[in-house]
Amino acid sequence: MEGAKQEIPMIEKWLNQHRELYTAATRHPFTLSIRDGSVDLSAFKRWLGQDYIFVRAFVPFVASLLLKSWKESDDDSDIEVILGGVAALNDEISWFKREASKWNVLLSSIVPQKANLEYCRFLESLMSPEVEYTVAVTAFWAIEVVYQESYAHCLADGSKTSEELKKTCQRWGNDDFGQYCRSLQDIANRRLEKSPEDIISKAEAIVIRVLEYEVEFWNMSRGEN
Ligand SMILES: Cc1ncc(CN)c(N)n1
Repeated sequence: MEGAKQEIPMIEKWLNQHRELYTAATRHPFTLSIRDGSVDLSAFKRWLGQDYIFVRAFVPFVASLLLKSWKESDDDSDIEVILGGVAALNDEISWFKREASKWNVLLSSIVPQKANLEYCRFLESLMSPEVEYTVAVTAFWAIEVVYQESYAHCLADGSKTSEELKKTCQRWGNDDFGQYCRSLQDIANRRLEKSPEDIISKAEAIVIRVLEYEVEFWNMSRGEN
């Protein structure tokens, strides 16, 4: 339409403003080492065990998001997108158990490391009813997209990912998971567009925190903290 102002969606703006941090989370040396075939398998096993603990804590966060969506969303289809995330998590938990037994990782004896505990504590803070749906769904998008982008890159042109790790990368790097992340991004952008300044600032701060926690999580997997 002539003269109509085309606003850049909020998430795209943030991705430009925080490009360096986003790249640190989605092109981390840990996932880059999977992509170039040099990954240290003890680091991979550490990631596997720690991520299983994280994913278990992620389930109640997503449950709290479903509740917020049901109460606060202006669009019925949001809940279906989030429910798709619950289904993916259900598969993920079974996958972690199978994968752990394949790699001889004893899940029952994993002790959560500091970076993981802090990230799980942060997730718990987002479960509070005081955290608005817009803020929580934006956090959810950020958490999911880091894995999507990181693992899709391990499968993209020029990758030397070993056959035994390709399945792991496909779990988050597949096209359906990519589409699901775009749907979450659309929900977040739609909500942010209608939000007052204070909610927008809160959501931006949470996205930054998520990206920082994700970097710490990959660092921990490499045995760096
Ligand atoms: C730390 C972390 N971040 C994100 C995801 C993707 N659900 C995950 N499994 N673990």
